[in-house]
Amino acid sequence: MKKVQHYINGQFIDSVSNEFFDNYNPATNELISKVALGREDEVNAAVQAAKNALTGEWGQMKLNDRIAMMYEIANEIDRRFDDFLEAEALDTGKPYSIARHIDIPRGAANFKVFADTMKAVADEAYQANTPDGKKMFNYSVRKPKGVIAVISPWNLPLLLMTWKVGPAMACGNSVVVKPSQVTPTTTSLLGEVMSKVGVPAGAYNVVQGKGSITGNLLTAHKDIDAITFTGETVTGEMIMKACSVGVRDVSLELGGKNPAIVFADCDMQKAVFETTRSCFSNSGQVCLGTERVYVQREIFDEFVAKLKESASKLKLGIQHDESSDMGPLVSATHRDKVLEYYKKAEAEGANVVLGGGVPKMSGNMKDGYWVEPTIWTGLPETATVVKEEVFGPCCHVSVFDTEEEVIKMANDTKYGLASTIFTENLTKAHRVASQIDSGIVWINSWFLRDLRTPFGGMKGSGIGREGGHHSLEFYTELKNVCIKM
Ligand SMILES: NC(=O)C1=CN([C@@H]2O[C@H](COP(=O)(O)OP(=O)(O)OC[C@H]3O[C@@H](n4cnc5c(N)ncnc54)[C@H](O)[C@@H]3O)[C@@H](O)[C@H]2O)C=CC1
Ligand SMILES: O=C(O)/C=C/C=C(\O)C(=O)O
Repeated sequence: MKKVQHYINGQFIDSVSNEFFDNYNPATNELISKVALGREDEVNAAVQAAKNALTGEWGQMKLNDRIAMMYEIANEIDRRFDDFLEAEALDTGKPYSIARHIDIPRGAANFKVFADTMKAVADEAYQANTPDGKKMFNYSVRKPKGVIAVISPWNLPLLLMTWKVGPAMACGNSVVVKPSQVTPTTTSLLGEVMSKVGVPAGAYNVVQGKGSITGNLLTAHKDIDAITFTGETVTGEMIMKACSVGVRDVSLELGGKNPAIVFADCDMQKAVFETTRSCFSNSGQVCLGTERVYVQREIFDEFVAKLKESASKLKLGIQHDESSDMGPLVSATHRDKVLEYYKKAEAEGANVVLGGGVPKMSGNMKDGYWVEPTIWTGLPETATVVKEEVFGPCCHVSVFDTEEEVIKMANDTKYGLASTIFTENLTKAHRVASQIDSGIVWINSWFLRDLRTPFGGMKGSGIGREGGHHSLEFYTELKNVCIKM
């Protein structure tokens, strides 16, 4: 049986206790690997290695050499593309067609974009007069923050982990990563990449394990200088508490309950196409995905019928079948959680337009964690699936009449991550975008990403912005030096 190990101080190792846990293929429920379970020994070793790296070869590396190394990491991910593709698809259950276009290319891009950022970033400088008629000169310098703990989720494992590791390392920090226990493999593979391109030992460390054990130990470790996390809001709250000890910085990208607003003057085909993507891509397991769709009354019936038609065409299938559009959910636990929401929607009176249950799968897929793409209508705005993040392939479609009304509905949530607006009237699009409380507003599109832009959520969707030079605010300390001339 394949083993997934820790990567600590440049070495792949098992746990001191020799404990492992099981990792399953979500499409078939077959055991695919045994994963080392990290406890105090491994967390301490990884944090110590990361700390030592800051004063060793990694910490002393010249900026230009570090930037070159970031490109080398990206190039090596590209060279090992097929290994990453296979590992990511097997751990998550997602079709190759998705991982090939989104997860793996972004894994490489996340190193390149922050190498570019570091090349271009300028320091601030100010001259001013002093009260005694002389002059002062101020300049600011950035220093790496230290040892960064990266706690990453399972929905886009390589993409979201490197979105943190890329800028952290480009800024000169060392990292200790704890990937999700259900998607451990690509984080470990990245250790092979680091080794191959000669990243000094201790700069990149991985401790495999569960959130309640390994994650807790890591976030509580006194030598962790800052924590960056993507995942559920409740976990984010726990991590924020852990950060309060020692007053450590935290960056949180959390859940969403993202609205799509479809005006009667939209391009119907575009709106249906993008809403199908935003609701069902990655089986709805994207924090930026749409779960609430608001459609103007004049086109409500037509839109719902077209969305149903489009979603019915999605082909559920095994990872390596190039015609598969949608995979299973990531775990049996998550499948059960989503199916509970499906039941609750019906119990609260939803009209099930499409799906609502478990699809019939054949062959070895019969035991996988499959759920149907699901569309509901007819629920009040207070219904559970309209309020809570389901994180599955589903949406509720509500009707609205006026712009004012839909803005209120869209903002009536504890979250504020992403939203989409469909209208051919750009004045209206800008007007509405300015009133929606979310970190990203897409107009006539979804999941279009320029990695230099600020990325993050409002309200319960997170704290801080990452992306391009915004990431430097989190991954570096800014120091001002003042000289009297
Ligand atoms: N990007 C997002 O918005 C995501 C949302 N979710 C939502 O969260 C729900 C729960 O899924 P989980 O995998 O449990 O998500 P989670 O948010 O708890 O897990 C994300 C990461 O945090 C770690 N973690 C969990 N508890 C921790 C703790 N106390 N201290 C430190 N690290 C900890 C996990 O091991 C994993 O690496 C899902 O059903 C889904 O609704 C899950 C993953 C991503
Ligand atoms: O960085 C991106 O482009 C995507 C981010 C997606 C998430 O944070 C998520 O789904 O959790």
